[in-house]
This record gives sequence, structure tokens and C-alpha cells, in this order.
Amino acid sequence: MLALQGDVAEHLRVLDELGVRTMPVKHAHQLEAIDGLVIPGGESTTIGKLLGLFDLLEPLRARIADGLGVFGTCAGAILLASEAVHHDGRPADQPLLEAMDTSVRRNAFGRQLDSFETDLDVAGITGGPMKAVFIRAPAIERAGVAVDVLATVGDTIVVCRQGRLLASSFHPELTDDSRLHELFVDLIR
Ligand SMILES: NC(=O)CC[C@H](N)C(=O)O
Repeated sequence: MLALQGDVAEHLRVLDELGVRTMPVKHAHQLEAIDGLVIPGGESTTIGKLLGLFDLLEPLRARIADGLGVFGTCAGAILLASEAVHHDGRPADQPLLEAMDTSVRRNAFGRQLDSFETDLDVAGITGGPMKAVFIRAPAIERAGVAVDVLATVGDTIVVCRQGRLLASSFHPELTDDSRLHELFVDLIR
């Protein structure tokens, strides 16, 4: 669990309930001890800057290239992307991991929809739709050929996967539904 900023405790609760062995990651040497990393929701600019300050950006990129699984939710989905723009289209000048072939638009759902909940069908998840909580969520506006789209809201991609990397615009750690976490655990197992 990347533990620099954001809703770390909420993700840890879900992972603990699933019986996953977890540790908070703040230092590069810890990347050697893990099979997967969750990057939480929060503020992507802040998390990106902290990745730099904690000397984690390059080691994490290298570890991802080496097969580390990563689940990025909301701000975490932004950090995984190769390109990010602000809601008005200006380029977001912020550190990104550039691990997934995706372009994201921050805070994409507009003012009235700043936060909303919806029932979402996610490919690969059985047992009915997930209740998805969106909070100032990014839209995944472009996904390259290596990326599988797993869920959309209207025409907008909100869950996608590239190899062992999984990104969701919404916050699966804020509900009682752990199926997306389980999907990630299966991916890296
Ligand atoms: N809930 C969230 O993680 C919001 C993400 C935030 N809007 C960002 O751009 O970083």
C-alpha cells in the first residue's frame, strides 16, 4: 500500500478483510518485498510530488517495468497514466508513472457531478453491478491497444487494465464491495 497521502487506511481495511498481507510503502527498498502495490485516491499532484521527494518515482517505474502489479484508484489511476490534462484541457504539469497507455482528464465529471454514486457493471466481475463512488474523479479518455476497458459510464472509461496494472476512476475502498480488490489480487497472484 503506497502510504504517502490519500485514503490509505480504507484500502488497508479491505485488503486485511481479504486476508492479504499488507505493508505501508514509503521507501524504495520496500518495493523489493512486494508483489503488488495499491495507489489510493487522494490528490494526484501531491502523491506525485511526494513520490519524487521520497525518491520513489524512478524505483517504482523500474519495478513496474519488472512486473510489479499496481492498482491505482482515482488519483492512483491518474498517476498510472501516460498523460494527464486538467478538466479544461490544459496539460497537467505533474509527475506521472507513465505505466499505462492511457490519457486521463482530472475532475472530468463537472461541477454538479463532483461526487456521485452509480451502479456499474465491470467486465470480469460476477454477481451483479458494483456500487461505484466517484469523488472529483478522472475520466480515462484514451486507452491504447494494450489496455482492456472493463467499465464505462456513458462513453467514458472508468475501469481498465493493462497486464498487471489496474486503474479505476472510482473508490472501491469506500464501499463494502471488495470484488475489484479481489480482481487485482487475482491479477498479481
Ligand atoms: N478522489 C480522488 O482521488 C480525486 C483525484 C483528484 N481530483 C486528483 O486529480 O488527484
